[in-house]
Amino acid sequence: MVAPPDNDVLFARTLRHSHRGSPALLGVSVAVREGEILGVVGPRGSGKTTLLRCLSGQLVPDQGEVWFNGAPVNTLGAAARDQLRRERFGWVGSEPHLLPELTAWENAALPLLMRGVRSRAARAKAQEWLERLDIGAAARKRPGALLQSECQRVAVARALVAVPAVVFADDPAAPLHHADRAQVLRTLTSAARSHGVTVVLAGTDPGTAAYTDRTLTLRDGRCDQAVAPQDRETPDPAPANA
Ligand SMILES: Nc1ncnc2c1ncn2[C@@H]1O[C@H](COP(=O)(O)OP(=O)(O)OP(=O)(O)O)[C@@H](O)[C@H]1O
Repeated sequence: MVAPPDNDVLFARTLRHSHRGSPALLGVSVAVREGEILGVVGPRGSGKTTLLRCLSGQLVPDQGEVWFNGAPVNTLGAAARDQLRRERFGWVGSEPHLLPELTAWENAALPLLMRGVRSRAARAKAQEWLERLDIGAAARKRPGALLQSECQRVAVARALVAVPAVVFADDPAAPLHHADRAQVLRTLTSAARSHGVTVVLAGTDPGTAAYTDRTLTLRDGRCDQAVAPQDRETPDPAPANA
């Protein structure tokens, strides 16, 4: 394995993956710089979720390499990948997956509580993030008493509360109305920018590109790039807003 360039926080080389024989990624390469917001856009079924799951260590690709901060991820065992995800990555998907018995602040504070941060400090941090995302007033409500867009913002707060190195956002605005969608994407990306958090933001809506620095377009498990990534030793970063 050849190590990636030093200035890439995430780097993947010729990823291939099939789900029970059904191909999802067919040789995707990508480089993400520190603090960058990279969009991954493409139609449904184009492989966006599979790519984010491979990059975040949730899934080991059938072939190819994933590197984080110059260290290989795909060769780590399951426990080390879990630890990496817990300690360095945040995740927000199209469903908020909040715990119904916990309040908004407790849900948002979970990554800190799981790291052993004391409740009072974790609560203060969670409250800060909920306010930044304009839902500070809902901190003591349970998910059942919140609107869908509010739940999604709690999930965004949970992804950012520990200021991870990278947030993977898998179509986080998908179930929302247009106005709520814009607000969730805007608050996620501006909060990440102000804290230097790298974001990989997947979306079916081409409008996703408006919130990102660059966009990688996937189609049927391949990058829409002039040169097939599998032909490159070291891939160029994805073209800007391709
Ligand atoms: N767990 C799975 N089992 C079987 N096939 C799967 C599984 N996950 C994904 N696939 C298939 O792999 C391909 C890529 O799916 P993936 O979810 O990565 O695409 P996507 O671009 O994120 O789609 P969407 O926008 O609908 O979430 C699709 O053909 C999908 O049906």
